[in-house]
Amino acid sequence: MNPARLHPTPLAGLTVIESGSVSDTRGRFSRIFCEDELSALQAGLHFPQVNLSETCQRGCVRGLHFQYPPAADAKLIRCLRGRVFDVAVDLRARSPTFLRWHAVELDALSSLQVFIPAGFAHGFQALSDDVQMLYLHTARWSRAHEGGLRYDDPSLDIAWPLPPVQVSARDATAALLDAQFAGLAP
Ligand SMILES: Cc1cn([C@H]2C[C@H](O)[C@@H](COP(=O)(O)OP(=O)(O)O[C@H]3O[C@H](C)C(=O)[C@H](O)[C@H]3O)O2)c(=O)[nH]c1=O
Repeated sequence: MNPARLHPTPLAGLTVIESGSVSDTRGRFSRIFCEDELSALQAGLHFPQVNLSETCQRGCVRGLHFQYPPAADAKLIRCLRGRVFDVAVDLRARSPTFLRWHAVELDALSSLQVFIPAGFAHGFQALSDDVQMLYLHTARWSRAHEGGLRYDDPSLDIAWPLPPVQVSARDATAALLDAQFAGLAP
């Protein structure tokens, strides 16, 4: 099997992963996580929680979510069904790319994944109906440490490909960024 190939993005640490996969007449076999291959992303990568999210409608936006320290988590994300516009926003205090966002299109047919370090907010828009997303988290979910940004915050100006639909009440009412937002401590 071809080894994973790591592709840096303009936001330091945010990495697109071309994971190893083998196809034959039966179908396809691909890796999601190999410690030896992905330890370059973060030493001692460990995923105490794995989540699956299923989204019915094309255009639906989920996010932008993050967890505050000490529950801040990095995420390894793969689209298992359908196609998504996957967005990460740099919230790291004093980062040269603070509040900049970067998007990657992920789909079930490719072997692309994205690694989002702690200190980023994450969200995605379904570009097809019937989307499934797999998340490997480096920290457990903690409702007490959940944070969120507005997907339509003018300070971020995220260019969602489709008109956002089916945004949750939590996401639709997330606070807009203001000058006091200093970002997340590393
Ligand atoms: C993340 C999480 C959530 N929940 C509960 C909280 C809610 O009652 C319900 C759905 O959670 P939420 O509305 O936050 O789901 P999404 O809007 O898909 O959010 C997720 O998708 C965005 C794009 C992300 O980046 C996060 O991984 C995650 O927050 O599951 C749990 O019980 N455990 C968990 O680990």
